[in-house]
Amino acid sequence: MAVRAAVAGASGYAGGEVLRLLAGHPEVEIGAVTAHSSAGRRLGELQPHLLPLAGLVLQDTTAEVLAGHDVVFLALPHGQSAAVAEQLGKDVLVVDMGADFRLKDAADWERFYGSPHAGTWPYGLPELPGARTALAGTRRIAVPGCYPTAVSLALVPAYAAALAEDEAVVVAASGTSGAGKAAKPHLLGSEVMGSMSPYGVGGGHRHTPEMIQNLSAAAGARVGVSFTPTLAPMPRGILATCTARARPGVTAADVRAVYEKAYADEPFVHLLPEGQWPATASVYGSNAVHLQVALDPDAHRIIAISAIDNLTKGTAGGAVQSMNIALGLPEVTGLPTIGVAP
Ligand SMILES: NC(=O)C1=CN([C@@H]2O[C@H](COP(=O)(O)OP(=O)(O)OC[C@H]3O[C@@H](n4cnc5c(N)ncnc54)[C@H](OP(=O)(O)O)[C@@H]3O)[C@@H](O)[C@H]2O)C=CC1
Ligand SMILES: CC(=O)N[C@@H](CCC(=O)OP(=O)(O)O)C(=O)O
Repeated sequence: MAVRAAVAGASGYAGGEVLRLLAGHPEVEIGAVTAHSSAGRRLGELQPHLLPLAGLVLQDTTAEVLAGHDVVFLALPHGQSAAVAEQLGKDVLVVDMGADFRLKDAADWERFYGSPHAGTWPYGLPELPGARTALAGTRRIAVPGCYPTAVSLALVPAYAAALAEDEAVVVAASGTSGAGKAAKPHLLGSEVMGSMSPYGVGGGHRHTPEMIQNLSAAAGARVGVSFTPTLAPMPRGILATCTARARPGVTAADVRAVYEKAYADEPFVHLLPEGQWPATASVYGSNAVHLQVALDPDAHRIIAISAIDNLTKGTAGGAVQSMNIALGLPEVTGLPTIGVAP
């Protein structure tokens, strides 16, 4: 029998992307789609690329509308998910694409999000050590932020194998869809086209504690992260350039061997052949992660560069991958690894 799924926040970018993937998922039947200011409008007006779903009408985001589904995806602004989730039955699989349940440390949550901490759910990044065990059979999933997905997959093997020491330095470029669909002046075409700009500089970005959480768990000790995000003139994609000091004696061959082993059996994380570097265009619309590593002999730093589609592996693809695990379906079901290029 098909898994019946509802999507809250279906008029937004993350909601639209999860609907795109669910529409092609052989085990899923789409039920209610909900929104806020666009309730009452046809999905086809707002997400015209979702042609088979064009006739669905967006309803208000209420527990009554979302009830009666096996899976509910929440693609809502931060702080909105907890109130909805607590009204849904414990047997319903709730997949939160917002940040509400990602962080373990309540003080971190309050510092970066400025509201009381709602709790912590199993973390929807299956490639992290132990994550699949926590996701199997769960009825609550916290999907990671898009930057923490790119950065954690790039650096966790280096810290887990004790190749890297001290803090990580990350500079990452994101496409504008990362900021959502709501109109904001800094996202206007005339501001973004032909220009790149940093934001959230100096430890101010709310994804920093999530990266620290993941890298510290891998290292078994606190790992600091200096994170600088930048906005790039493209609709989708993240290119994360991550570096960490290599422990004395670590060689380029050691780094390569650790990453080859770490990702040998991963269906979505693809360590590129030596000498080939990731590009966002190669993962456009795909759940794949393209990754390359090197050792800079002068700085003796490990360099790991990853490319993801922020809306696919960075949000909706990670959500569907984690749903598959929770429901006991093959993990790759309904998830593309083929990009769209040029
Ligand atoms: N964009 C990305 O790359 C990523 C996004 N996410 C997360 O996914 C979630 C959605 O982000 P995104 O799709 O980008 O944002 P959008 O702004 O594109 O969409 C937001 C959605 O939430 C709805 N909404 C707004 N306010 C409320 C409210 N008060 N109650 C209920 N629904 C509301 C909107 O409805 P309406 O349009 O009808 O007002 C819309 O459907 C966020 O938590 C975000 O952090 C996570 C990782 C990456
Ligand atoms: C370009 C851009 O603005 N990107 C967003 C990333 C948002 C995201 O991935 O996720 P969550 O909001 O779910 O944490 C930002 O930096 O805030």
